[in-house]
Amino acid sequence: MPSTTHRILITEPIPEKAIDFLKQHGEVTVGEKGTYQNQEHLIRDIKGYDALLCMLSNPVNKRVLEAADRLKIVANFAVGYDNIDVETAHELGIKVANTPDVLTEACGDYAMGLLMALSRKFNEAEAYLREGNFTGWEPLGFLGMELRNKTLGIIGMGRIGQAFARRARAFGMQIKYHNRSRINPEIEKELEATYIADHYELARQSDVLSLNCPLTEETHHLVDRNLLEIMPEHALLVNISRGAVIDEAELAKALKEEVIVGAALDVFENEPEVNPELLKTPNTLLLPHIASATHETREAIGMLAAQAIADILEGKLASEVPNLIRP
Ligand SMILES: O=CC(=O)O
Repeated sequence: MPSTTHRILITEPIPEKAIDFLKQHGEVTVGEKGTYQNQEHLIRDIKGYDALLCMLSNPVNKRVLEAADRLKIVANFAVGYDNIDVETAHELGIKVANTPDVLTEACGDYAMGLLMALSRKFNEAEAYLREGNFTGWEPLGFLGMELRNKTLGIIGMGRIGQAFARRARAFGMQIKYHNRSRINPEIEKELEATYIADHYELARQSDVLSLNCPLTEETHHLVDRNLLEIMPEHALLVNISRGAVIDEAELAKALKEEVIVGAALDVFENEPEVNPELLKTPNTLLLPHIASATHETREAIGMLAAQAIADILEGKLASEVPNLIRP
C-alpha cells in the first residue's frame, strides 16, 4: 500500500482483475449493484474519495462533483460519457477518462447480430416456436429482408460505426454515412463508403439506418418524426449508441403506424425504464444495453479505466494518459 493511501470508489462490481489491480494503488470500495444510479447516494458518499470508477448509469453531475472534496479523476466504465458533466469536472480540476477502442469489435459484432436478428425476425419466430405454434414448414412464414445489396446508413462513423460497416460489407451491403466530418479517405475507400452531408438525405437513402454517434445536444432526438417519415417504408433502425438520440414516443408511434418496418434497440431514453409503448410494438428487438457485454471486453474496459486512475493517482501528466477526455 502506498504511504498516502488513496481511496477509490468503484460504483458496481466489475471484473475482478480490475478491482485487484486498483487494490495495488489504494483502498478500494465496491458499491452494491444499482446503489449509485441514485445521484443522492453519490452525493452522500463521494467525500473522501480520490478516484471514482463509475458506470454509464451513474449520474456524475455538477452536484455530485461539487460534493467531492478530494476527487482527482472520474473514469467511466464505458466509451460514452454523457452521464458525466465533463465541463464542471474540468473546472474543478478533476480529470475524466473513458474506455475507447477496447470495446469496438464487440460492439461491431453486436450491431451486426442485431441487424441479422431484426431483418430475419429471430425473436418473433422463436417466440412463435416456444408458444407451440410451429406446426409445419411455411413457405410464407417470417419473410425478412435480405441484406445483400442493401444500403446501411450510419450516423456517427467513429470506431464503432466503422466496425459495423466492415462487417456489413462482408454481407454485401453498401455503406453511406453521416458524421460531423468526413473520415480518413483511406478508410472511406476501404469501406467504399459514401459521405452524405445531410442526415435527412442519408435517412432517405438507407434501407437500414444505424445510430453510432455519441449523445450530445446536437444528437438529442435526432431521430424524430420527420426523419422517420423520410426513411423508406421497408427500412429498419438499429441503435446501440444512446437512447435519447431517438424520440422514443415518436418511434413507437411510427412502428405501430408502419412508417418503418422495425427497430433493434439496445439503449433507451430513460434506462432502466423502457417506454411501455415500445414494449407493445411487434417488429422491435429490445435488449438491455449489452453491446459490449463479453467477458473479454468487459475485463479490458475495467483495466483501461483502472489504469487511468492508477496513472493519475501516481502523478502522471495528463498527456501521458491516452484515454483522458481533453478539455
Ligand atoms: O454504452 C456503452 C458504452 O458507452 O461503453
